[in-house]
Amino acid sequence: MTQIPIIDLSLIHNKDINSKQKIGKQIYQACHEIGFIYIKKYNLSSTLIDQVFDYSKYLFDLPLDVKQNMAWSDEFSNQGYVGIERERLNPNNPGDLKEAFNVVGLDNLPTSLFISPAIPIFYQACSEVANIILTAFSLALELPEDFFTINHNQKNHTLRLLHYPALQQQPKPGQIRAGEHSDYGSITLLFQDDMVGLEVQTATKEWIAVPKIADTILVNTGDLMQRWTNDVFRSTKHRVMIPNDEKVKFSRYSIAFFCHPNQDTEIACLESCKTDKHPIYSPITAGEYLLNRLQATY
Ligand SMILES: O=C(O)CCC(=O)C(=O)O
Ligand SMILES: [Fe+2]
Repeated sequence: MTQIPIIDLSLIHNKDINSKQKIGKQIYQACHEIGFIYIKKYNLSSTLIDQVFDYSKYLFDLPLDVKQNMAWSDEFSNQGYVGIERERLNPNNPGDLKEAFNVVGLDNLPTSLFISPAIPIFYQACSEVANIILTAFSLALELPEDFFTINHNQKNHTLRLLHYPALQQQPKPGQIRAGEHSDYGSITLLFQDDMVGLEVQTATKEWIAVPKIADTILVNTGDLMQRWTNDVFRSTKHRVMIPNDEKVKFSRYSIAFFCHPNQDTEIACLESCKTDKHPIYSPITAGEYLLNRLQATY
């Protein structure tokens, strides 16, 4: 597979078993071969998505000292503002030309700042869409339908607003907007604007552009899902390049919703993924795994 497929999520609500099997098969093939899917017909209003993009613009436009007052402090809370060049998604390259704002859970939102009411509503809506996608993942892997949703019911997800500013100066050698990486969690939901730059590495190591497609969201499988499935599902490398045209003069915004299983969920090779080979990875709790990965990137 050299292209990212578009999958109709509404199939899952059909009562007939064939539709359900169809979506399971589509998910399996997409996750096995490319690890990225465009999802259409999900239940999330475009007005709400626009409100979050508007809020994101407001937030990143604030003076730097205001943003720094909400700075990300440690991997245990993983909350707050991450300045330009602070994070290296590819540790071999200079810092990423992006700034980000992390919201983890809904219980401890920063009080120092006006939080748009759209944020908790969007967080909740993304959790619900993620649950439907995770149900389709269960079907794909011949698990009980609620297997993944039960293991995500503590909502340890991270909502991340991202801003890639217009290029101000010549980048350092190897410096891009987001270094090549794979995501850490189970699945990620990604909302892009019209500014290009996102690229995904196919199984044959080719980088392909992943533009926004209207009325779809992009979903990718992360490292924990790869581990859980014994490499049956791929956690695919991706990156955000600096545009080589006029678009470099403009900001790019995106919104990522990183889904994480419950802290104490043990990630051990699933039964249906043991068929071809023995378990590759030793069991680990989702909480411990995430902490290890965050410690390595900051
Ligand atoms: O901004 C994007 O399109 C991708 C961001 C991303 O891959 C990440 O933050 O993990
Ligand atoms: Fe990513």
